[in-house]
Amino acid sequence: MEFLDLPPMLGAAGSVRLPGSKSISNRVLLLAALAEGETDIRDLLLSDDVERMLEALRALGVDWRREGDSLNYRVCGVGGPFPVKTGDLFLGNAGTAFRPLTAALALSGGEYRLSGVPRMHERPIGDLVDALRQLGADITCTANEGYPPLHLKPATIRPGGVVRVRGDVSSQFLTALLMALPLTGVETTIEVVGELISKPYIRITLELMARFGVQVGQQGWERFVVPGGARYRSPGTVFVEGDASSASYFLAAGAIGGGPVRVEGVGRTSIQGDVRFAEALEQLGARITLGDNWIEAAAPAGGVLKAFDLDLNHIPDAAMTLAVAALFADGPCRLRNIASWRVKETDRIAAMATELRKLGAEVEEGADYLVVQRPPRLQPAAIDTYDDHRMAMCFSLASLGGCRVRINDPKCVNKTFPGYFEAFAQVARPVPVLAIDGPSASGKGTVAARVAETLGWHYLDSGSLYRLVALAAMRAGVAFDDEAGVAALAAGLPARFEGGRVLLGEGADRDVTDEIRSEACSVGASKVAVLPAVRAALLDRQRDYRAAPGLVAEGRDMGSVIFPDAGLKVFLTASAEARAERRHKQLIEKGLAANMENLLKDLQERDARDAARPVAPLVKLPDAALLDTTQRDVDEAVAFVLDLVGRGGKSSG
Ligand SMILES: Nc1ncnc2c1ncn2[C@@H]1O[C@H](COP(=O)(O)OP(=O)(O)O)[C@@H](O)[C@H]1O
Ligand SMILES: Nc1ccn([C@H]2C[C@H](O)[C@@H](COP(=O)(O)OP(=O)(O)O)O2)c(=O)n1
Repeated sequence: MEFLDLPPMLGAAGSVRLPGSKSISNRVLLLAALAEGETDIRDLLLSDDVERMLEALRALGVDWRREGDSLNYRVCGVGGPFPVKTGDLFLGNAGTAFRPLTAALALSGGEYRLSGVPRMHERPIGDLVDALRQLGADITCTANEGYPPLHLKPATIRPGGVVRVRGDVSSQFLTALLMALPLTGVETTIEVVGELISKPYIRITLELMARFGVQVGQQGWERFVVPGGARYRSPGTVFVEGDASSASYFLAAGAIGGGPVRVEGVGRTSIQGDVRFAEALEQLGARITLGDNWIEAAAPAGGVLKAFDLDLNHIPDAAMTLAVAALFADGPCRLRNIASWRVKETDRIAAMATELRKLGAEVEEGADYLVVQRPPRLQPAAIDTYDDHRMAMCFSLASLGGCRVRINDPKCVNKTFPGYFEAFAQVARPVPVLAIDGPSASGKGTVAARVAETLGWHYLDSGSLYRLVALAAMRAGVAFDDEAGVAALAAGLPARFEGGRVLLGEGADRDVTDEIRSEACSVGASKVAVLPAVRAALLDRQRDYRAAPGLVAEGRDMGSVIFPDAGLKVFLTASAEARAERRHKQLIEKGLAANMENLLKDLQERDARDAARPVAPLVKLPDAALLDTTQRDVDEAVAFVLDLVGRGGKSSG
């Protein structure tokens, strides 16, 4: 499966231009298609769900075109029911296309088949089908009663009177009826049965219908009257607001990661209910500022979000973001009245609970609620996304908790926000890594340790891990070429770094600080390092060294394999003779036996093995700054690297 690894983040700040709202895009497309006249739609969302709607409209005889590569579309309305009277429409997992098209087609007097991805066939539509049948529509659920796929046949529609529709499973059923009923030309009253959920989405529907010339009468949230003789008329140009649900991830990033983070495209004047996510964040202590067309969020003055207990029925989609924000709150957080999560792209209550637990949270899951209690420290996790765009986007925020997060199947964001991870990278600041790679005795350890101390960053001497594995193998009597045996040792390596000492195991011989520097360990390290299973076993252990405020990591593959996204990379080298001389001096000073001739030979053999091995060979990367220390002393080398850090990784020449 494809995945995306997000590094631990230091914080988030900056600004993001939001893609168009999915809810508005698909509603406006349908209204423009049914209307008289041409509609210019600006800033339409480009995503899978909108593609499904555009394809369906074209198949139904609606002429539309895109202006070049822009986000501007012109739709030629058909001024009534769809002209094409037969069709077989595939609508993916797009609820905002499936439900309204079902209603509009049921009243269009043709024969249509509507289907989607397997998950779409598990999402209920029975309440809408029941309502349309009251009007005389002939609809068959071809697999399971109450679920897609659907087969619609021509039928005598008996409009007028009262149609009853349930409002407590999905508000999209009411939206679909409201948008389709003007096709009948007869005044019809809709009565909502059960407590209407997600009311703000109905407000979007009514607002957009009004822009297209149809004013719906409203008595509370129980009765809606679609007037007789109503016809949709193009308002000319419609601007699609930025997606307020998509805004939630960035606003939460600002609230968790310091901020401020600004989203552009929604604001005070938005018609989308999810802008009220900002109010929810404010209740968590975040500092929110609103403009007409932007919203900004920053962390609470005290830095930490407050625990919450909120009814989130009015913002079901954005509420998912709060479930992940709960990982950053100062106590247990309760999300209430979210039963509709169970019939979305996936069972979002179950999915959220499962994935939050992977990060170490304690989660209580109810029929319509979640309680989330953060762990003392988030633990790195691979997050499954269940083909649900919002799962992927929400969990990117966990990387602000200082731990690595792997997002499986990241492309599921294409449903509503194809550029999500690029936008996230625009505001989230990874914990910086300075990767220093180079051959033996080039000075990596000396330079890296000094630079780390000066910067106050963490330090990873990756070579010592391979040396420890070699020593553990020798002690356990495992041959250096026994890949599985050595890898098993590497996976459970009982090594610790304490107060400048290197410890292996618990025995009397546990202090191995000097022993791992012996030539036997040097040669052994270079031999076990060629084994792919050994390298794989040490991968996560090395990545876990990346922590705020930064990491200096030295070895052979720091820049190429372990931290390929490091913003600072150095290739440190010196002539083989200079390096052999340094190593000789080093060993003698430590009171260890050394022979210059053997050292040079060993070093050249090791250079060759490290550079020629098929996995993670030592190479000078194109984006690494070259530092040859044959003619430079340690101070000069350290100064060179610090200067590079000061320039943000750009070599001066
Ligand atoms: N630029 C340099 N000039 C002279 N000696 C150096 C230089 N860099 C490192 N040394 C010395 O060389 C020896 C090997 O350096 P070390 O940092 O252990 O290399 P590596 O980690 O690349 O194997 C140490 O004794 C160190 O003090
Ligand atoms: N990131 C790394 C670090 C070290 N190794 C291997 C290659 C080296 O021969 C051994 C020992 O590395 P170390 O950096 O301690 O060796 P030197 O001090 O440079 O001689 O481990 C590696 O394959 N990948």
